[in-house]
Amino acid sequence: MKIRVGFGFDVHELREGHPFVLGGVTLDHHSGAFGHSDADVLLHAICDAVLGAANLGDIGFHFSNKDDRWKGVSSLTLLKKCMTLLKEKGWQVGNVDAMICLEAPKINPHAPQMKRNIAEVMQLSEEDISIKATTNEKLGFIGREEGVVAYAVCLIEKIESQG
Ligand SMILES: Nc1ccn([C@@H]2O[C@H](COP(=O)(O)O)[C@@H](O)[C@H]2O)c(=O)n1
Ligand SMILES: C[C@@]1(CO)OP(=O)(O)OP(=O)(O)OC[C@H]1O
Repeated sequence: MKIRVGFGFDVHELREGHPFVLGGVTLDHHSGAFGHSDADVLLHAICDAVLGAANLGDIGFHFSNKDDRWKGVSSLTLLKKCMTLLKEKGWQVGNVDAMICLEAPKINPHAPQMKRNIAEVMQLSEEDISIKATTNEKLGFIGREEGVVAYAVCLIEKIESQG
C-alpha cells in the first residue's frame, strides 16, 4: 500500500477575555486564541498535516483569511473540507498525532472530547487520533501565555481501487 506523511504547524495569539476553542472544545479560561476563524490552532495544524500529506497546499491557500466566508468559522468545518479534498485525490487517513504547546489550562482532561470531535469529522476511530500537550516551562511567548502553538503529523494511505 502506498503511504505518505504530512506535517502541520500553527500558532495563534492569546487575548484576554477571548473564547478559547481547541480541538472543537471551548475551554473555560481567562484568555483565548484570536484569529480570522475560531482560531482552533490544533485543528489548523491537523488541516495542514492532512493537506501536506497529499501535496494539496496549505490551509490559507484553501481558506483565505481575507475571505468573509471563513470569518468566525468553526475549524471542524475546515477540517471536514480538507478531508473531502483528500478523498477526492484518492487518499484516506491512517492516523494523526498532535502536540499542543500551551502553558495553561491543562489539556489532558479535555483530550478525550477533542479526540471524539476530530474522529467524527475525519471519520476515524478515536484510537487513530493522538493528542498530547506540553507547557513551554514558562519560557518565551508560550511561557508568558501570549500564544498557543500546535504541531501535527498525519499518515495517509492510497485508497486501493476495487476490481
Ligand atoms: N497545557 C498543558 C500542558 C501540559 N499538560 C500535561 O502535563 C504534562 C507535564 O507538562 P510539562 O510541560 O510540565 O512537561 C504533559 O506531559 C501533559 O501530560 C497538559 O495536560 N496541558
Ligand atoms: C483559518 C484561516 C481562515 O479563516 O484564518 P485564521 O483563523 O486566522 O487561522 P490561520 O492559522 O492563520 O490560517 C489561515 C486561514 O486559513
